[in-house]
Amino acid sequence: MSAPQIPNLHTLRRGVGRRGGRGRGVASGVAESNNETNQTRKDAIVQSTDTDAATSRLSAVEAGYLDDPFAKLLTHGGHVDRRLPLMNRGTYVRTVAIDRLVDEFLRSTRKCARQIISLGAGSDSRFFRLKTKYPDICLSYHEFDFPTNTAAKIHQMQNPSFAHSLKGLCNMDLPSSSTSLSNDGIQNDSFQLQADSCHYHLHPLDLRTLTNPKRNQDQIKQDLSRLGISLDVPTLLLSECCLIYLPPEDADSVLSYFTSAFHPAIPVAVVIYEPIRPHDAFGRTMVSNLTARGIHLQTLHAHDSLAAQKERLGKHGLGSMAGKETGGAEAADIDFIWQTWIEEAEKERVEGLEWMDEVEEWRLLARHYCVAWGWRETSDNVNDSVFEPWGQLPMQDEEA
Ligand SMILES: C[S@@+](CC[C@H](N)C(=O)[O-])C[C@H]1O[C@@H](n2cnc3c(N)ncnc32)[C@H](O)[C@@H]1O
Repeated sequence: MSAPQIPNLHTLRRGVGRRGGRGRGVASGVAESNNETNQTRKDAIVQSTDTDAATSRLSAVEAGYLDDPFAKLLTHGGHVDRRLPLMNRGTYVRTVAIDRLVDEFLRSTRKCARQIISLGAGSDSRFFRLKTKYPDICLSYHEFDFPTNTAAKIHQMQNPSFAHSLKGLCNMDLPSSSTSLSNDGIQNDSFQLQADSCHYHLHPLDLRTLTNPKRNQDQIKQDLSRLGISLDVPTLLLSECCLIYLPPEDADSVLSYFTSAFHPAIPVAVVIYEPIRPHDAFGRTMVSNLTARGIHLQTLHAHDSLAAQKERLGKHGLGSMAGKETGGAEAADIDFIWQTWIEEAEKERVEGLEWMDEVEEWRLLARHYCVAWGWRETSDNVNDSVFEPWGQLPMQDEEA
C-alpha cells in the first residue's frame, strides 16, 4: 500500500476515473523504445516499488505502529514524510499478519534448523527483527531481489550505524572483508552474514531467470544448493508484494521452482501478500492509478480473490491432502485480519496513535489486499505438526 495507489473516495462516488491519461502517455512513449530499453525501464519501475514499501514501513515505525529499529537504517535517506493514517494502519496490519505466520513457523520448529526464502525482499528488515527477537535462533534466511536493489541494501548496511545496531541488537558483525561488499562482487555473488547457527544470504537475482523450463529437477536442486538453500529443512517461502509484478506464468514457475524441489516429507509453506479484487470501483481505480505510474500488477487478474489465491496455492501442492500428508491453503483480507487477528488492547493502542477520518476508505483499501498462506507436511501426529498453529488462525470463509 503506498499513497498514490489509494483511489480517492470522492472519485469513486462520482464513478471511476477515466483510464488512460498519464498512463497512456507513458505507454505510448515506452512503445517507441526498443524491447530491451523498454524492459529495462519497466524493471526500473518495479525495482522502485521497494522505495514505496520501505518508506511506508518507516512512516509506520515513526508514527509508533511498529517497533523496528532497522527500518530507518535500511531506508535510503533515513527520513520520510508521514503517510496517511490509513496507509500506516495498512502497513501495520500487513506486517503483523506476516510476522504472526512467521512466528508460528519458528515456534513450532524451535528444536530444528529451518529456512525462510523471501522473494523480492527489497529493503525488508524482517530478518534483523527476527534475530533481535530470537537471539539464539537457528535459521537460514535467504533474500532475493534484482542486483540493483540488493546493491542498494548492502550500501545501506555499510553505514556504521547499521553495523553498530547489527552488533548491539543481533550480535552479528558485518564481514570485514571488502570483497563481499564490493560493487563487483555483489553483482554475481550472494552477500552473507553469519552468527552461530544463524545465516543471512542476500542473492542478487532476477527471479525470472529461474523460470527456464529446460532445467530439470536435478539441475534445480544443484542451483539451490549452490545458493546455499537446504532441501532438507522446514522451509517458508515469502512473497510480500513481489510475484504480482511477474508475468503470471513466470510467477507460477518461480513458485514451482522452489516448492517442487523439496521432498514431500519436508514441511514447506508459502505466504503471499498482494492486492486482490480489481473488478469493483475501488479496485479498478487502484489499478488505473498504478498503471498511470507504469506499474502493472501482472498476476492480479489471475489471482483476483481469496478463493483464487487459495486455488493457486493448491495448484502448487499446498492444501488439503489425504493420508499421512497434511496441508492447507487459506487467505484473508487485511480488513478481516485487522478485525479478527489483532487483540482488542492492541487495536485500542493502534487506534489511539492517530486520528483516522477516512474510516470508510480504510475498510475499502483493506479489503483490496490479502495475505494467503499454504502449507504441506507429513506428520503422524498433531504434536509433530509444524503448521498445526496455522490451521488455528481465524479464517475468512467467504468473499464478503
Ligand atoms: C513492493 S516491493 C516489496 C519489497 C519487500 N518485499 C517489502 O514488502 O517490503 C517489490 C520488490 O520485489 C522485487 N521484484 C519484483 N520483481 C522481481 C524479480 N523478477 N526478481 C527479483 N526481485 C523482484 C522488486 O525489485 C522490489 O524490491
